[in-house]
Amino acid sequence: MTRKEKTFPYQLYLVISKNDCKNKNMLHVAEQAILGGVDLIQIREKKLSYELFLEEAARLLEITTKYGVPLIINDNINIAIQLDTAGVHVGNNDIAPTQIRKIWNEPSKLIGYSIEYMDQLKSDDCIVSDYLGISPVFLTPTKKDTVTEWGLSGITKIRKNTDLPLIAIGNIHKENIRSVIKAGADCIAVVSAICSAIEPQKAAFELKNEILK
Ligand SMILES: Cc1ncc(COP(=O)(O)OP(=O)(O)O)c(N)n1
Ligand SMILES: Cc1nc(C(=O)O)sc1CCOP(=O)(O)O
Ligand SMILES: [Mg+2]
Repeated sequence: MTRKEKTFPYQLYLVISKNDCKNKNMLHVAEQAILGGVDLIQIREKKLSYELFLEEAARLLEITTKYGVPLIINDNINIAIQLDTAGVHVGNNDIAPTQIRKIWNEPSKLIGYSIEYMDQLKSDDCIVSDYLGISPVFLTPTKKDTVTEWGLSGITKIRKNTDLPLIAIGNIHKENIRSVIKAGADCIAVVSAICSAIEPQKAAFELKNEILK
């Protein structure tokens, strides 16, 4: 399967971890988010051991499978392979997309790749990826080790230089989501706007409605 044969019909992307859900149950938040309109989920656990990450991802996979929502694993290609998830998301400090294609020989699997520098757009890693994360659109307390705050003008600039689906991430919420879509993003990824919401289902529904306006 070539990238051209793959579609990317996802518009609202939840990136989730136990920690980001604070006192709420992560699996419940994920299920509520799906019911509210999230159509792609990434599990991102930066501090768990392999075994605990695997266990948590397996539980989440049961829920995402029930609803037909693809699950993406952050960083850890071995967990993605072991659980046969829909794909993996990596950045500049992780295993490169070209390497992933060599060890995970399943063309249908989705690879997401974070863009922190314009030069990356010319790389083979982009060629083998299925979507690009605009990393970040706005500075966010959820992830502080970022390089370039792209802003809305950055989205437009990246849009002009690639046909790949663009996922905007970083401090996106109900009030600014429309402007991010207008600037050229295909899909919006959020952590806090859903994980920190009192009612995650309602929050997801409102975000999705803004995207579809
Ligand atoms: C959709 C999406 N975009 C960007 C990122 C960031 O990935 P990365 O740069 O590898 O940073 P960490 O998430 O590993 O801290 C992402 N996870 N998802
Ligand atoms: C997981 C992640 N990656 C980012 C990047 O810039 O690559 S920003 C981020 C966290 C986004 O969280 P929130 O929606 O709470 O701002
Ligand atoms: Mg990473």
